[in-house]
Amino acid sequence: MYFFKWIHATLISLGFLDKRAKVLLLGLDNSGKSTLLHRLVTDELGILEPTGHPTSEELQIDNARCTTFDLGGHQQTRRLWNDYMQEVDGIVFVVDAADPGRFNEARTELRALLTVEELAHVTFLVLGNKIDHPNAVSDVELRARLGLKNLLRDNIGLFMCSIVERQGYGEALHWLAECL
Ligand SMILES: Nc1nc2c(ncn2[C@@H]2O[C@H](COP(=O)(O)OP(=O)(O)OP(=O)(O)O)[C@@H](O)[C@H]2O)c(=O)[nH]1
Ligand SMILES: [Mg+2]
Repeated sequence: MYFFKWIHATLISLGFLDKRAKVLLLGLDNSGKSTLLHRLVTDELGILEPTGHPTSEELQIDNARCTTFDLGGHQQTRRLWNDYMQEVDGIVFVVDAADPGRFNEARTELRALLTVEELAHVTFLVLGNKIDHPNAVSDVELRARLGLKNLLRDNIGLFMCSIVERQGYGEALHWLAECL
């Protein structure tokens, strides 16, 4: 059994087989989670309603076949996040970088996720979205405001992006796929 697992892992690492991964899209309401998923699936910029019920899509990111769950970010829907914490491989935590008034709330939610036992070894991709917006802060400021500067954890990466302008998230997702 161990031998077959080893062969399987070797074939994945050589790029002959796809990895399978479960990825959660989390973050406050209005941060851009559904816009990102819609962009990745259809390449279009949809006009989307706030997400009330979780949705799921299959995404191929490099050699990772990801089952991706878009969980709504509204306060009432956030409690559903707990139902999805089992066997997660990656978290994409989207932050509206142009809404400093909500950085504390985002920081609290991110901190809470970082203390979830099941997620201790899970890669976190934090996306500072909406850099096309004039109010968007820099990556240095966002890192500080989210309390990521002194975090003793190496499986967390912050990337800035604009889903509307198709900037930044491609590189970020390559990084995530590499880590999965
Ligand atoms: N300026 C700008 N607006 C964006 C960007 N990405 C998303 N938005 C806008 O942000 C708003 C919220 O986007 P959604 O994708 O619905 O946000 P969400 O995180 O899914 O929100 P919930 O479903 O409520 O949790 C929409 O009006 C989007 O058009 C971006 O890169 N730049
Ligand atoms: Mg949504």
